[in-house]
Amino acid sequence: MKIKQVVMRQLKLDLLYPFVTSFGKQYDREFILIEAISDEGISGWAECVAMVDPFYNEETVKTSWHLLEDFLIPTLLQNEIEHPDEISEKLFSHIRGNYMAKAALEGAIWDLYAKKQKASLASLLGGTKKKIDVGVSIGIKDSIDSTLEVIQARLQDGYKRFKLKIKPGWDIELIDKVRKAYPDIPLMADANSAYTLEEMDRLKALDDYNLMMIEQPLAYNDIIVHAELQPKLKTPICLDESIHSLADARNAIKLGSCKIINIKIGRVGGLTESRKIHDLCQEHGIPLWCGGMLESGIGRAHNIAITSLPNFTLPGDTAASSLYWTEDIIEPEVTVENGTITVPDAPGIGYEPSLEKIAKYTMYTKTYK
Ligand SMILES: O=C(O)CCC(=O)c1ccccc1C(=O)O
Ligand SMILES: [Mg+2]
Repeated sequence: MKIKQVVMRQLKLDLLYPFVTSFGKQYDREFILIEAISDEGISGWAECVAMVDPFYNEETVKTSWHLLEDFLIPTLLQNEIEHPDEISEKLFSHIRGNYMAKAALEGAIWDLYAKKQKASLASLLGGTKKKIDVGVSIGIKDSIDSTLEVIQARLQDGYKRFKLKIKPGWDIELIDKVRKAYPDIPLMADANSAYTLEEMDRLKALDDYNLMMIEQPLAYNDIIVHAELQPKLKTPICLDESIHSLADARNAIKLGSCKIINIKIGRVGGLTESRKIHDLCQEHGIPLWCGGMLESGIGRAHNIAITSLPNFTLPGDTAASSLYWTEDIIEPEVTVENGTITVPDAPGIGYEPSLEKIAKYTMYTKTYK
């Protein structure tokens, strides 16, 4: 497979509602869209999930652009590959870190490869599910009452799992009131590393509410502290920020740092690495779900494809396009019915990027040959 050219576009989409986490408030989503074009003129698409600020992880839109422009795209253009697995295993293996930048280019090649094979991306990755279960991630709100209103609306939409962002002070009372209002809903909390072991009392208090899991309570870069915490809680710990690779997943499982893992394709360097983590977790009885990074439809489509693998047994964060954007940049948009998304079987990502809508939200474009 020979790549003739790569187009990088920087887009900005306004969020319908600001998204607040323990690390900040976000009003819009700036991101890099990658289009890789083969010598026969087929386009593969993916998006880079790095944010403008280095608050979720260390990568940013600008660091990703730099890595893509100066290292990753030139390496890809100079080498011919037979299969997308070679990208992480050979082409990019000498470049450290920068997983979101690597995953973006690899993802575009996976879509292109699948389109060439006239197969869906989901099927080529080993996906078996025709429909995937989805949940929602609910940011920090001004009041508990407004959180309850959002839960009620999403419950009516059919979502299958409710994730609330928490931080010290926006935690025990919130979970208590939500549990009293909804004793049986599948409920979980995501701390985005807002706690330390000093706050054990708060974490212990959350242990009494039958949460499905608590996501990344402690430091983003410390699986040892999570291994200390997990045996002290009944609630399963799910790691997000701490897992960047197959090796990280293996270490976390060995140490007992978590009982569940959230896979984000960008955070682990791509679809090939995601599939390897999937297989390892399946062998060890560690359930998975697919996390979200406020993606446009293109990233959302990649998430749907990986979620079709059998060990993604828990509902993920890939909600409908209409919860994020006034209009999405793919056709059709991602829709949720009875809490499920139907995995498309059209070639590649299975949704058509709308060139017209993409142009409308593009701030900057550059082509590499
Ligand atoms: O709806 C989504 O895309 C997931 C939202 C979400 O929880 C999130 C959004 C941005 C950065 C980190 C996270 C997270 O899962 O920790
Ligand atoms: Mg998270």
